[in-house]
Amino acid sequence: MKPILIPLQSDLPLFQHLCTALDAEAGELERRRFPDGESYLRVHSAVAAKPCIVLANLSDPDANIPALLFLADTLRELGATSVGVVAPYLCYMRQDRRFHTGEAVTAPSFARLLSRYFDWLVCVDPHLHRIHRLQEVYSIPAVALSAAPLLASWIAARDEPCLLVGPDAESRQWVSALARQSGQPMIVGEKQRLGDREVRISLPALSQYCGHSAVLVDDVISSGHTALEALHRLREAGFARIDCLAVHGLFAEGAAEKLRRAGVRHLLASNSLAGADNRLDLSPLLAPAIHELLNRSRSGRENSQ
Ligand SMILES: O=P(O)(O)OC[C@H]1O[C@H](OP(=O)(O)OP(=O)(O)O)[C@H](O)[C@@H]1O
Repeated sequence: MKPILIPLQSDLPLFQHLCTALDAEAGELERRRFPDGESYLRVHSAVAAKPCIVLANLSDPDANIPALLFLADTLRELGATSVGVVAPYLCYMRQDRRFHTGEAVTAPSFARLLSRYFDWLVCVDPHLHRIHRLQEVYSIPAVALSAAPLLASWIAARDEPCLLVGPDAESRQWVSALARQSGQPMIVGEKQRLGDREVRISLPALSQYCGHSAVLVDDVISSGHTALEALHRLREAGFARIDCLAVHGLFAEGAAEKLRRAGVRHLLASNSLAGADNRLDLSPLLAPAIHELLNRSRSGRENSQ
């Protein structure tokens, strides 16, 4: 039975690519708001007896999570054999511990919530910092893929020596994967977060990389302040050509424009989210992992019958 791919939003750049890569039926969802703000959802595709995959952009989580959960529930009621979720950008990963008394630790709470509604989850480079593996918080099969091979191909296609720069300690995991795969040198800075929109970054001595271009690498660009700060330090160190590469380009509050105005040469992220700079296609990475999860879920059902 062909799986059916249902987009939570109508503007998902990955949707058609993924339908093709998975040989999946393109599902149709009608989604709007009632005047009081509640979500109206209607599944226009026949899903009974089919494995369903929901493709979701969770970059604006609080506007989308109720609809995501209602959709999962509806697909089950309509007879789907399994319901998985592909959320290339996995939200609610940053508040992974209680920094101040009484704070909600939303990363494990959100994981428990999704685990109740879905059979499996796939995402790309989630913000794993103090949580090291999704399986620590998810009780369903949860796969975190790495976009490093795609980013490395982009770097390999350029014909110049470049220094890969991670802005903070946790970016080491992404930058070192990229350095290994592209054969380019890397450094990692130190970041101090002073607020949602305020960070301080220091970089090690860089004089030995004179003549290189710099490629800033991070998992997420949100407000862009981390990238902007790192860019200022690179400028001060004499770098004239600075590119900026991220797995997920949220580009909140005009971040892409701010980075361009500050002199970024190439700005590029994956197509996990919609946006003019989000051009690296994730479907070749996602499709084999989704196939594997569909197979596991099918054989799990067969074994339990
Ligand atoms: O574009 P921005 O608004 O600056 O956000 C993006 C930055 O935020 C995240 O790290 P964060 O500072 O949350 O790291 P933490 O997990 O150490 O708190 C992420 O890894 C980026 O470095």
